[in-house]
Amino acid sequence: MAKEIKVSPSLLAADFADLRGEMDKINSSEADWLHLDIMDGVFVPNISFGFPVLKYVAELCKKPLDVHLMIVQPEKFIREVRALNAMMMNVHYEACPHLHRVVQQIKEAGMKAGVTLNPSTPVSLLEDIIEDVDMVLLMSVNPGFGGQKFIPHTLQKVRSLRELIARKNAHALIEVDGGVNNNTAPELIEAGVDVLVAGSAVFKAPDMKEAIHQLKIIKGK
Ligand SMILES: O=C(CO)[C@H](O)[C@H](O)COP(=O)(O)O
Ligand SMILES: [Fe+2]
Repeated sequence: MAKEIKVSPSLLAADFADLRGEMDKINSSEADWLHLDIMDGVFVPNISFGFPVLKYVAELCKKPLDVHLMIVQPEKFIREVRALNAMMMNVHYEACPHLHRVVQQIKEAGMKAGVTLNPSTPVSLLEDIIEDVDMVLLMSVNPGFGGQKFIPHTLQKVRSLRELIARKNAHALIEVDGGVNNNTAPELIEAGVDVLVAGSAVFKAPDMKEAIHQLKIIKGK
């Protein structure tokens, strides 16, 4: 039997004037998680939303929260992310010189720990941390903005990561974020992805619940 692919819609593409309506749709959809992009204007050239907004989202959303921090020194905000009752906290490899310590701190706080790689950061750099992490988030666009074009080299990175996880007998999930839609998902699934993040393809679709359903039933190419 084909493995079940998880779908984590990215709030970045939502209608912020109607967050309650958007969350109602997410709650009654087949979405597995909700992906929250936090940006600081330093690590990435954009600012998204902060904790007061996320507190409201967390109250409305019934799905597990998959938080993606595109900020410098993400370890400073472990407590705030935990207060959202987040399931997963993803920090960027490029933002954490003491990554092992940050991963342990996230787990000690009671969350799953994810490590995110920018498109130009090689998977091989995870050799000595892969056994400690619950998920690797591969960016398939340069982080900072929704609605960008998928970078095809990501497929090779998914395959390399799948090999690394198998060789180390590790348990990490593979998540891909950026430009994911019905066209790019089949090859990602074939390459070995576990979780698809989709912003525009879900929130800008005429029927959000149907768009999520279509991503859930896509098979590998
Ligand atoms: O982390 C992100 C951007 O930095 C977003 O999660 C991502 O861009 C999703 O948007 P889309 O599916 O529209 O590409
Ligand atoms: Fe993201």
